[in-house]
Amino acid sequence: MSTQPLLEVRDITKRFGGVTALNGVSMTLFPGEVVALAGDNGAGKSTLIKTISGVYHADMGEIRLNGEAVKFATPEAARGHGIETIYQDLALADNLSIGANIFLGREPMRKAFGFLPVLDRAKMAEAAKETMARLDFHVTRLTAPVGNFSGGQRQAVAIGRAVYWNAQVLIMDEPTAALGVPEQRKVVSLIQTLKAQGRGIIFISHNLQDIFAVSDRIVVLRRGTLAGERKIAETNHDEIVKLMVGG
Ligand SMILES: Nc1ncnc2c1ncn2[C@@H]1O[C@H](COP(=O)(O)OP(=O)(O)OP(=O)(O)O)[C@@H](O)[C@H]1O
Repeated sequence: MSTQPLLEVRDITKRFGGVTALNGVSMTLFPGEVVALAGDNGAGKSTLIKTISGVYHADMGEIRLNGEAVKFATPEAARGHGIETIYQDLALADNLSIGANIFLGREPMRKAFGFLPVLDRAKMAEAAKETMARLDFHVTRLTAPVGNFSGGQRQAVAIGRAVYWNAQVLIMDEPTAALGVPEQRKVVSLIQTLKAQGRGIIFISHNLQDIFAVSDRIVVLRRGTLAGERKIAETNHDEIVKLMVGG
């Protein structure tokens, strides 16, 4: 594994009025690494991922990407630097195809009759085919609206969009929640594919089984502070639960 972290979060503090949601939290993420974020409700997991991805701005602390200090004014700025976040709602347009979802808001155009700008549907379809193949994810109906897909397939489309736009850091909020067991396995396998491609993955999960199946490390937050950090190979469920609840 590389010695330079892809992402470094140093001493981040974030307050909302009188509430300190994060208090001096630090973590690192290496290329090809999967780090799980765990913690009870209100521990600060969402605030941390939103601070990394430009939704919130830290009151104190620093974020470094490939060794350089970065400050993202907006989620778009974070995306421009290869940090893509996939929230639980997946932000897909159900009535559109995979290709159209990949390009949502950034549609490719071509000129018909040499001058008339029209949607480049061929490029969108080709991108959909290539991207899903890169994820080793086979969908038979590339042109079907994604609203017809299963939960796991929809998750794959959201991941595909991030991959198409060259995400180096993928942040996923509960990617396996609300999925049946076979679908959870597919998502776990997708995460393994992303890892093998050298991307860094941070994911929030309440499911310790999934965390242990897919992560290299686990970062546990408790009431806005770092309760502990463990390599998955050197810990177990009991220890993680104790870190989560404290005492
Ligand atoms: N926009 C906000 N305004 C005020 N307080 C907030 C805001 N967002 C989060 N908080 C507070 O910050 C703390 C951390 O919340 P956060 O949502 O980050 O926790 P979490 O670990 O993601 O919890 P959950 O598992 O329930 O999603 C909580 O006390 C929460 O009430």
